[in-house]
Amino acid sequence: MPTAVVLGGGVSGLATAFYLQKYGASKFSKIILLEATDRFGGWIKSKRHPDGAIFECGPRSLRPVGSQGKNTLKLLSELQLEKDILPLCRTDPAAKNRYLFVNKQLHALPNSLQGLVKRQPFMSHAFIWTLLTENWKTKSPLEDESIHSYFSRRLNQEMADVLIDSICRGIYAGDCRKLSIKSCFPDLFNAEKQYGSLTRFVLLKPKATTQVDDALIKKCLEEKWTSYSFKNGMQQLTDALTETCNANKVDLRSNSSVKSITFLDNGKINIKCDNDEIKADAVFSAIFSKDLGKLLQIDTLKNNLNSIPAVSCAVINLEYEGKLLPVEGFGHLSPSSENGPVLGMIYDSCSFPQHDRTDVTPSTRLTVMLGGAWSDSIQNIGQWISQTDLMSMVTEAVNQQLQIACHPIRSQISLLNDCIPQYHVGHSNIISNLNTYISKRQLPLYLIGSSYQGVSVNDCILNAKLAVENFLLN
Ligand SMILES: Cc1cc2nc3c(=O)[nH]c(=O)nc-3n(C[C@H](O)[C@H](O)[C@H](O)COP(=O)(O)OP(=O)(O)OC[C@H]3O[C@@H](n4cnc5c(N)ncnc54)[C@H](O)[C@@H]3O)c2cc1C
Ligand SMILES: C=Cc1c2[nH]c(c1C)Cc1[nH]c(c(CCC(=O)O)c1C)Cc1[nH]c(c(C)c1CCC(=O)O)Cc1[nH]c(c(C)c1C=C)C2
Repeated sequence: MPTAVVLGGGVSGLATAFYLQKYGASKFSKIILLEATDRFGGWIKSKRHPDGAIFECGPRSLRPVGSQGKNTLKLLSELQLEKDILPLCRTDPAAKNRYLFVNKQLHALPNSLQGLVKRQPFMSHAFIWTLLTENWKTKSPLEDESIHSYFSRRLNQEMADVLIDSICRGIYAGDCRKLSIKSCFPDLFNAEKQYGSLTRFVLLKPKATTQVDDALIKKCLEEKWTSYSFKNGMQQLTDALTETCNANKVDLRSNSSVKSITFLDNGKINIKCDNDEIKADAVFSAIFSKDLGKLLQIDTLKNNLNSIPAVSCAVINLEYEGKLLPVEGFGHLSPSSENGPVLGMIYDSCSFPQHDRTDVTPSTRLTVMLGGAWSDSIQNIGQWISQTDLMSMVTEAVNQQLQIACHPIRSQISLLNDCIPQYHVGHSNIISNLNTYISKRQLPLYLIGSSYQGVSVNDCILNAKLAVENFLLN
């Protein structure tokens, strides 16, 4: 009676279970998903208040771009979520406008040719000048380098210090001086290797022919979506996956923390949980790499899994009485040179006003994100700073950065430990060591989740699908 076990009930684990029941049901008589906590969804968590307001504790939007983005749209069609999508289209202010908080001031990032030609007050040259000279920069022979080093070479150090530094904080909550260009932005790394410059890559790369075999992808292209959420927030996606898996007899077990995994000589795998022991034929691990490292006894796997770090963040949702945002846009980021604890702020009410409370006067929802590569552990924040002091620090930052001086009417603090894995320079070697060990010994172990090949929700879903396809091919 072949059994597949999925470790972890975040979006990666749920998507794996979904694809296993969809494509692999004939290979397994049992598909079990083990989740340590009492809920499914992992970092995806949307808190809905009785008055309709939604606070996102983790991710708040998805991008419909690239093969990953298209794959998620297909999944949404399969889950019949089309009608619940809240798209942001190219001309919406929240899609067009992003800001940097630099030198104690908010600055709009250029979003037009005019903006590229005009010199920004926080840069010594207009963006267009840097972009035009990029084509003549020499190509690097390095096998990998930091994102900061790559952009210092290809653009200039100032761009790397301010713009690229901020973007890396807004995706990885990470330090671009440590993050790997090869693993974090593989398309840009390959573009230089293949075309010699980013300019030539943009001008010469063959135009991707999008195969539009899905009505939702067609709609997204026609309406020019740039990102989207759902009527009930991001958790609607993981709730729909959970429901579909339940309806298709996947055995979803919450409060089931896995304690050890042993590969037996007969090809089976012994999985010990709190109060249970399971014999499995294949294991799909969708938990953080270090958490998997703790469960295994094989040193090569343990050492490589343990060498992928992650950073912690504090996410503070705030709601204010009235419409108070001084600008319209997605939000702003601060470069690490600002030296403050704030990574950035998201103007939730501007992106998704549908998530504002509905039954009373207008309000403004904001999210402040803190920590990342600049704090050892957010749990330590809980030790050295009280929640009251943390709130004072955050409301002070909102006052300084957005001139919102009044007190929030509602707030929520989420301390997310080890929530974003960091792909440091050399990450690709770790991945290759893990893959080589697993394939040489033909271990029935599949590594998915945000620790390996992409941290976005789209990456997590596509990697889950590829792992299931890979398993079915063998
Ligand atoms: C603040 C924040 C903002 C983000 N914003 C965006 C965004 O806007 N867009 C975007 O695309 N992405 C965003 N991301 C990234 C994205 O949310 C995550 O990378 C993704 O949700 C990770 O999903 P996962 O299933 O791989 O891991 P997780 O969500 O970490 O799920 C792993 C699960 O495994 C369980 N588990 C752990 N150990 C065990 C064990 N021993 N036994 C059983 N279960 C175990 C955990 O309890 C957890 O539920 C954001 C992330 C954060 C933290
Ligand atoms: C703690 C700070 C974080 C903020 N967002 C994330 C973290 C860790 C995580 C995150 N944000 C995005 C992605 C997905 C990337 C993808 O490939 O789809 C992830 C994992 C989207 C995103 N958000 C911002 C940017 C520049 C991006 C990249 C793609 C895009 O241009 O849409 C901006 C942004 N993120 C944060 C803030 C405060 C912010 C402000 C403008 C927080």
